[in-house]
Amino acid sequence: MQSFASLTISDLWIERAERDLCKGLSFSVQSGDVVRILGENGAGKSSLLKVIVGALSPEEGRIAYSGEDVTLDRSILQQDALYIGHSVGVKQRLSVAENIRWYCPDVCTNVLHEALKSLELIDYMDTPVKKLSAGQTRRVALARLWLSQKTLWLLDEPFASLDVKGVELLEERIQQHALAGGMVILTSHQNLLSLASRDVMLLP
Ligand SMILES: Nc1ncnc2c1ncn2[C@@H]1O[C@H](COP(=O)(O)OP(=O)(O)OP(=O)(O)O)[C@@H](O)[C@H]1O
Repeated sequence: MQSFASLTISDLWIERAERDLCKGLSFSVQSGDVVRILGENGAGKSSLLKVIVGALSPEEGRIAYSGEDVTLDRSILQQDALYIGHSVGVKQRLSVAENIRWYCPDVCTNVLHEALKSLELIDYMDTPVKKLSAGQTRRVALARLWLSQKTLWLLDEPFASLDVKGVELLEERIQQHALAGGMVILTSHQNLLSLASRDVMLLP
């Protein structure tokens, strides 16, 4: 993880399905920040995260990562970013442990076990994901956050389907990451007063 990093979004316009989203959005994030993207359904929160990670291109605007302009080539940012999308993106036929190894092939067994214990998934490590509940499946997708060394986390509705304990665990992990110098941008319809250091509102 970088000791200090920043992300600067300047005058960003996104067009999707012939709708203008974001409309000149500017904000910046730096090490230690947890920023929540707010907005109504369809406002463009998921699209914004996809633009930041480089899965979509903006119509206009600039994106800079730690001072480097990455608008046309997001590779520097991608090397240092972990994006977890709205859909959980886990492989249903693989077991919990196999799913985690799919994304983190170099993880050592002790570290994997510690992450699974933290997420209360240790008893399910050999269970195929298709036999888990929605909340447990979300925990499998989020396990990468316990293993990642990436600085910038882009999390689309990470609290969806989690129970109270799951929300607490994830909030703690996000706080630890920010305290260690990480940056987190997340979308959530939940009230996260104690977690987010700042909100960015997308207007219709
Ligand atoms: N795969 C897609 N192809 C084309 N247009 C899309 C696609 N996904 C979303 N859109 C359009 O982009 C706009 C913004 O969608 P987006 O998913 O970014 O909103 P959101 O704020 O994340 O919504 P929600 O709170 O419902 O998750 C919507 O008008 C939607 O119709």
